[in-house]
Amino acid sequence: LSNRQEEDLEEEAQMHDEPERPLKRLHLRSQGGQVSPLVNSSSHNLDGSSSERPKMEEDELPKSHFQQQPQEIMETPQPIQQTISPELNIVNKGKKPLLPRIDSLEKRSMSDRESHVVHIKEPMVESDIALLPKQKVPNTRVLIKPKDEPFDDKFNSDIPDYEVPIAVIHPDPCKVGYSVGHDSVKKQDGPEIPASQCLGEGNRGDGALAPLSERETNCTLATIPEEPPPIVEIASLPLGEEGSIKRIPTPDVLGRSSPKDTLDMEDREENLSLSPHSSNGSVHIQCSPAVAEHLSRLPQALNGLAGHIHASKKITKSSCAGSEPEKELEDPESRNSCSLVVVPQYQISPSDSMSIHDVNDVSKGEEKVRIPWVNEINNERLPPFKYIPQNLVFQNASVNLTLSRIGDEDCCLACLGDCLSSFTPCPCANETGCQFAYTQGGLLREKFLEECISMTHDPQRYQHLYCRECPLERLRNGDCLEPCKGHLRRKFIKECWNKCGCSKKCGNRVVQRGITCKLQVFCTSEGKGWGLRTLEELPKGAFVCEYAGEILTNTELYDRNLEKNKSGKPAYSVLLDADWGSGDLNNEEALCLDATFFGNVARFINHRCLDANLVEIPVKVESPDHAYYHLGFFTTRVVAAMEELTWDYGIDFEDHDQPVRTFWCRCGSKFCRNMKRSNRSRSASIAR
Ligand SMILES: C[S@@+](CC[C@H](N)C(=O)[O-])C[C@H]1O[C@@H](n2cnc3c(N)ncnc32)[C@H](O)[C@@H]1O
Repeated sequence: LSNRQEEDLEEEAQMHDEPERPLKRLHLRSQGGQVSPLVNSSSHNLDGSSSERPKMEEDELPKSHFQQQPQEIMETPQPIQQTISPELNIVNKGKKPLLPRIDSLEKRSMSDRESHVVHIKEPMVESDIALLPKQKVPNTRVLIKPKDEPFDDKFNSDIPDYEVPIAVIHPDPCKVGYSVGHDSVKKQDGPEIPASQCLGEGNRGDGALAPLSERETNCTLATIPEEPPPIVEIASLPLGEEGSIKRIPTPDVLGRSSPKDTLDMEDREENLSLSPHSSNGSVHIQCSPAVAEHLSRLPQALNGLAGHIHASKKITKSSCAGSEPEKELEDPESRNSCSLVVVPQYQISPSDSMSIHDVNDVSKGEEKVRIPWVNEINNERLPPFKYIPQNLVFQNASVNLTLSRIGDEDCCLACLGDCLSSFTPCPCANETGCQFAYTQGGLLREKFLEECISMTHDPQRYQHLYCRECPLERLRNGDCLEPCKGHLRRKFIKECWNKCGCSKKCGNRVVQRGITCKLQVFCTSEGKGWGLRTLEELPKGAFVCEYAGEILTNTELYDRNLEKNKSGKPAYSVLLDADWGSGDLNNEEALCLDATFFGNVARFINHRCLDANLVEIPVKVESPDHAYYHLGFFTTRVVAAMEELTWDYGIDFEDHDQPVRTFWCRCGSKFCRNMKRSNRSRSASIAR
């Protein structure tokens, strides 16, 4: 056996042994035998490692493959070899990127750049009162104006109604490990509803955090709102063991319950509920001592509430029925009564809060449409992260979004109404060859889409840009700077924006309007973890979502990944390197997106080798250059309702020169690049 074969066998064995791990490192496929990065918008890994992309046979090409010769320059320029004195800027600041918090004041000076972007300060682990981005932070601004105007064209105007998702199927409660999130209870005055409604981060029930001052108020007992929602959901409680915690209505609902309902409740051995509404910023937790004890035994990492529950003595049937709740609360220690315990909200750590996801809408109202999540496979719940619909600057990224930077050639001051319907395309179509990227139906123009798909299928055929001093190499190689491996020169979409004269309903504003199709986050059955699927049929060329996350410099991402690699944490990052080779970039200008802590629904899109049904396309919205851009996902073909949405990460499974190991691909594609490795390993074992 060759060394390589042995390596493969070893690796395969290891990967099979390992439990499912989140993305460690997404890699760009190689460009002309060169490197391939992370989930990369064009070509590179942070370590600049490289690999060969599998060549497809012509007759194997997926349907959507662009068969014509691309119009782009096909030559791949030779990297400029030069002696470079490396500018070292690798500073691992000992970050602990677990729980990001916002701190608007401690950001870098804004004097040199005016940015319409919220800045997020370094993640913090220590504080239980770390702030989350929904809080009002002085001097911070949102990147893009809220999408407040509905678009009324044929495709996009289909704003889904806010109904309970049809695909939420609750596992059989009799099965072992039945979780809190899948219970359901009878509403006093309504039909049965899923019990997985969520306790928002704040206790106001509208998803907004209470002001800090409110949250820091000392908790007082017995403040029960008049009309709390009857059912709430508790932070992640992966109760693998005797996990039979079930939820009950909040105390006041119990108070209104019929004796029969009450008895039903009492029949349950262990109950627990949270009341998300209170006037003093507290969370009311009701549980039996057994539950409380069980929770308190769980490690904090598993049980976000363990540290916050204080069980009092015993539950009596009458008090659980809410006969005299106020009286009971006056002195909970002094009687054998229901242990209604009040936990100030500030005692719920940000990680608890980030792990609470509304089963009906993972975006918590941040998107125009609700995005439900469902797990029909096991008891796992969504991992903790904070949903953001648009990118936010983490700290050092230089993102300059001032109006003054947008010249007349980059906007359409003279336009009115819908640019797409004007006879002569306005300057906003210049980026796409004087033809708009979108059709009047709100889809991508076929030819433009096919070119983008072809670029991701066969990047070697397209032009690459080479940095004189590649930001990736600067980080990766320190003193010994290697030549840039090249960055695929991407095709951009340019949308109309604030300086344009057209209407907000202009057809050249698609990505900035956000998600309009019906999506669902679900647990995949193939062992890929969570995934994203569409609940409705999508036409070819439809915009699905953009990849939203924290905008990091690639130095910041590199530092984070060092930490992650040590801790084995997943990485959800993409490089915005579509323009990296066109000039000399300093470290603040080499940007990436990281959706690990703050991200949108795109963080759930799984990888599929080659014939994925989504393609990522760089989109310029508010920035005239290509240094910062959005990454939009569009369908490569018609996608049926309930089909999983996938994207080719550009991972090179052959690349062993990576700081972190990639995952074992279960994409199921006949073009799977990982399968080839697997086949090779099998033949090696036969030879043995
Ligand atoms: C960006 S995340 C996608 C969402 C992820 N499945 C989750 O549960 O959060 C990337 C991670 O998903 C998993 N994944 C994505 N595509 C996969 C595939 N084709 N096969 C196996 N795992 C995959 C890997 O663990 C990868 O690290």
